Amino acid sequence: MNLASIALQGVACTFVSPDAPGQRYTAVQNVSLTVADGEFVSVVGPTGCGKSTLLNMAAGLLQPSQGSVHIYGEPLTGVNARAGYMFQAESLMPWRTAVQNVMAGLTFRGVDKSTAQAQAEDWLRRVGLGGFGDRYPHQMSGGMRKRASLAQTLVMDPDIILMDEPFSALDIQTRQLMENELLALWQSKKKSVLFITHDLDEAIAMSDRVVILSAGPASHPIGEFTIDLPRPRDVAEIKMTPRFMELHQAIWAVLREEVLKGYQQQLQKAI
Ligand SMILES: Nc1ncnc2c1ncn2[C@@H]1O[C@H](COP(=O)(O)OP(=O)(O)OP(=O)(O)O)[C@@H](O)[C@H]1O
Repeated sequence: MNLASIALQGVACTFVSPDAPGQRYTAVQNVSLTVADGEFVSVVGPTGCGKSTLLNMAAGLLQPSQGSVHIYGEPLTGVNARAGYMFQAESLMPWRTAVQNVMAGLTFRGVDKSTAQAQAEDWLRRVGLGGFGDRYPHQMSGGMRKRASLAQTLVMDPDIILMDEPFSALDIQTRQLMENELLALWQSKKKSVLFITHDLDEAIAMSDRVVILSAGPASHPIGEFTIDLPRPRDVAEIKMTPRFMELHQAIWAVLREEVLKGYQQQLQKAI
């Protein structure tokens, strides 16, 4: 049997309420979500519904208050060592060059310096930064820094990649280039990807499956769509196809109401 790389079963996560200390806020409840080995799954949902909370549970950074998390069939205890992460925020250390940043995780793992450096240089080449290994983060553009972060994640050869809006800070052209590069790397290596995004177009263009979360509190999946668009995909071109538009319409019909609810909740909090 092919074990799921990530299996969240009936998970809930409750926090101390930031608005009313002493009260508890259930961000997600009764969420079951699996990612098959080699599958690319996106989670979309209204702002604040609990997407990052789910990702953090899969990363082992947050313990579910109910339910279980299994990674390749094993209960997850502590940090998920089979996963690499890429978040919206910058992950490069400003005092290290690109190559020093990319090799840091390997040396931390005990790989000797010259092997780590060779692997880091190889990954920088693969993400299109071959000649830029000696640049510091402040000497690189936002897109180059994202490429270096991608190399930093992939050099560790994780089985699972957890991504929380990794490209949202980029301009649209750089973003599309990065999305295509990620897809090409993913197709050659067939990692499992759990991808969080606000952007429904991005979710459909990239994924094998899109899961929709309801507005919080107690957010949970309310829809799941298999994305049967052909691969390899060019994220800009695929958005022009009739099937993409059909899928977009079907998913938006489910998501729209939740987005409006999420927006209303934010407005009420702001008053
Ligand atoms: N450590 C925490 N303590 C208290 N509440 C928290 C904590 N982390 C998250 N929350 C709350 O849980 C809910 C879900 O947060 P989460 O960041 O998972 O949502 P999200 O869908 O990723 O949001 P966004 O789309 O805005 O990035 C929010 O209401 C948030 O305020």
